[in-house]
Amino acid sequence: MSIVIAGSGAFGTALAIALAGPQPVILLGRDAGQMTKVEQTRRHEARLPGATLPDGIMATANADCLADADIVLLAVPMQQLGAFLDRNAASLANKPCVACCKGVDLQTLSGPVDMIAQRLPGATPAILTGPSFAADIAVGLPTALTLACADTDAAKHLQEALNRPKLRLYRSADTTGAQLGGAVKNVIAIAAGACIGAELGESARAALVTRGFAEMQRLATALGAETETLMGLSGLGDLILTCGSPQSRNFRFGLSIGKRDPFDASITVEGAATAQALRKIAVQRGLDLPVLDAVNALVTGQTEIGAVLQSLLSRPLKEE
Ligand SMILES: NC(=O)c1ccc[n+]([C@@H]2O[C@H](COP(=O)([O-])OP(=O)(O)OC[C@H]3O[C@@H](n4cnc5c(N)ncnc54)[C@H](O)[C@@H]3O)[C@@H](O)[C@H]2O)c1
Ligand SMILES: O=P(O)(O)OC[C@H](O)CO
Repeated sequence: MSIVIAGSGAFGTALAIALAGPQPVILLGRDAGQMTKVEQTRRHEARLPGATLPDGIMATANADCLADADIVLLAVPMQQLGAFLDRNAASLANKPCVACCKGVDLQTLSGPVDMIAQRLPGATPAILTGPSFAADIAVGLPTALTLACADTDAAKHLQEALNRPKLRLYRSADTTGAQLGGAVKNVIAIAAGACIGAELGESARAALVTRGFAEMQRLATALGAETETLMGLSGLGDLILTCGSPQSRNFRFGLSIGKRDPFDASITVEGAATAQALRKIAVQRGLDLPVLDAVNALVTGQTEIGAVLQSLLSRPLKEE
């Protein structure tokens, strides 16, 4: 069984560390110099400082390895996924392709599973998602994730092939719910961070996250997701983790907005582009999503934190 993880960022590297052992794992990056260094030093200080790569991982920038893979995990950022799939379509054509990214593509308004299905009609699209910080996985802390795949037999096979003692996988057939939970929670985490950054308090954050969760359910069920999926690891579970921890980059990005501080643009913040994509979907579908809309307005610079707060608090009174 050959597993290739495409995308040698923090998450791809952490997954490689967790999965290597019973069989070798190939970690595929795009920078040949960096991958040679990772292969030789057994460390990836740029993306996952402090972690050591076990012997079972081979790091490479040679995408030829995709052709021989039995399972491909796609850990490139969401806005780069389409280009990666197009570039490697011939190698990926008939394989199980497991998205490990979270978001909605701004160009096509597709989530990662739908994007794999659209661009690789012969592949088996799946997603691995849920509450998981790369740094936790890399040091072997226990983590539970959702493995969603519409094909039941393929889902069982992937669950068995990717489950590990410290990486517990729960199976689901609801790829729509799994991909939307992971996408929306990042946007709500930006709102939660902004709330704390603007010193509005923990009570306000709890209210915002709860109302944001209602929006996640409204949006995702309108697009065909099952409510149970959103109540699970890929929805509520990841929302709790990301909105409550400064380890989250989306939360920290929100903090910087709330404090009116600059933020390092090189840091991956999936919720920023996804907020814009979700706004387009909401307009198309006529959905009322005030928290998600507010984050879109903030990240696109249409408004600032004080005005957002005023607008959220002055909405008409309604039933919960
Ligand atoms: N870091 C985490 O804790 C974590 C946990 C769960 C899920 N994720 C998800 O994993 C995905 C990747 O996040 P990350 O934390 O690894 O990001 P990262 O910023 O650490 O790394 C991103 C990696 O993608 C590579 N990349 C960028 N464009 C590429 C392209 N066109 N082709 C190939 N590679 C490309 C970069 O070189 C980099 O190695 C995101 O969708 C994120 O939401 C991250
Ligand atoms: O650092 P973030 O905000 O990208 O979150 C990482 C993971 O998605 C948490 O499950």
